[in-house]
Amino acid sequence: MANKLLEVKNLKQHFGTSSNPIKAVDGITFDVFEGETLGLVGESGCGKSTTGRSIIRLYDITDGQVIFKGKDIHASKSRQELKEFNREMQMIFQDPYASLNPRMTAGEIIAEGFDIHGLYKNKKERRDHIGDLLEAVGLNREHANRYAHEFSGGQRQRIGIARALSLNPSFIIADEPISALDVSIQAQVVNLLKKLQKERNLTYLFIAHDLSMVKYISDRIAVMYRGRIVELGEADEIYNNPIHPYTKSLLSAVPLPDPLTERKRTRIQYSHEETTEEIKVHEVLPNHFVYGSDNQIKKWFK
Ligand SMILES: Nc1ncnc2c1ncn2[C@@H]1O[C@H](COP(=O)(O)OP(=O)(O)OP(=O)(O)O)[C@@H](O)[C@H]1O
Repeated sequence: MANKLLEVKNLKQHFGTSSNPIKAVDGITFDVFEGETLGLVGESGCGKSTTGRSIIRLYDITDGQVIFKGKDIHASKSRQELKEFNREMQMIFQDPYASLNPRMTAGEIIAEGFDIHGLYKNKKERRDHIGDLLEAVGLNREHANRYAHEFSGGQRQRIGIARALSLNPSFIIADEPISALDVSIQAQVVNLLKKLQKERNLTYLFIAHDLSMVKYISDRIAVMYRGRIVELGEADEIYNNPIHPYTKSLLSAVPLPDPLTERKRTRIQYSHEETTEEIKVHEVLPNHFVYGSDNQIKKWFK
C-alpha cells in the first residue's frame, strides 16, 4: 500500500458559541494515501467544505490533528514549514465565476502563487511557466492575456486548476469542482483532473454532494453526515455493497443511464436514527468501515 500523505485524526471544527455550537465537523478520522483520490461525499451542510478548509489551515481547528507528510500542520510554528504546507497543498473551488478575479488576466491569476513565493524573477521564465500551465490544462499559451470574464465556465475552472498547479503541489483539495458546470463539461474536467494526477503524481481529496461523478474519479470514498463520517471504503465497495442506510439513500439518488430502470426505481429516504449507544467504527469487510452502534451494525449488515 502507498504511503500516507495526510492523516486526519479526530478533527473537530465548531462554530457559533459554546452555549450554542454549530458542530460543522465533529470528530472525523481518515487517511489519504499518496497518489489516490479520496472522495468526500454528503449532502449540503454536512461539513465537507469545512473539512477541506480546516485541513488547508483556512481555519484554526477546534480539536484534533492534521498530519501532512508526518508533520502536524496546525501545531507547526516554523515559518519555513508553513510556507511549505502552503505550497504543497492547494485548493480548487466550486464556483469558477466567483473564485477568479474578473479584473485579472488568466496569466496574472496563475502567476499569483509563484509571485508571492518569489519564484521566476526572470520575465521569460515566468511567462514560459504560465504558458506551460495553460497548456497542461488544455488551454492555449495566448490565453494568458485574456481576462477571466472572457472565458466560459469550463475554461475558467481550467484556469482555477492551473492556478492550483502553479507551485507544483502534491495534494489538492477539489471542493465540488464540477458542480457549477454544465453536465456536458463535467466529464471533461474530471478527465483532466485524472490526467494531471497521473502526470504529476497528485493526491486528491475530491468533495462532492452526490455520488454520481465521484465514482469515476475516486479510489476510495468517505460518506459524511452531520459532521461525521458514516462509511468509508473502496469506491466499488461503496457503490456495490453500501451498508449504512445514509449511503444507500445517497446511492438511490444517483440517476441511472437507462430511463426505464430509472423511472421504476424508488428513492430511499433516510431518516436519522438517534441512539444512546456508543458509536464505533466497524471494519465490516477488509478496508470497508461503517460507523454505528453494535446493534445498528447488526441490523444494517445482513
Ligand atoms: N464560518 C462559519 N461560521 C458558522 N457556521 C459555519 C461556517 N462555515 C460553515 N458553517 C456551518 O457548518 C455546517 C457545515 O457547512 P459546510 O459548508 O462545511 O457544509 P458542506 O457539506 O460543505 O455544504 P455545501 O455543499 O453546502 O457547501 C453548516 O451548518 C454551515 O452553516
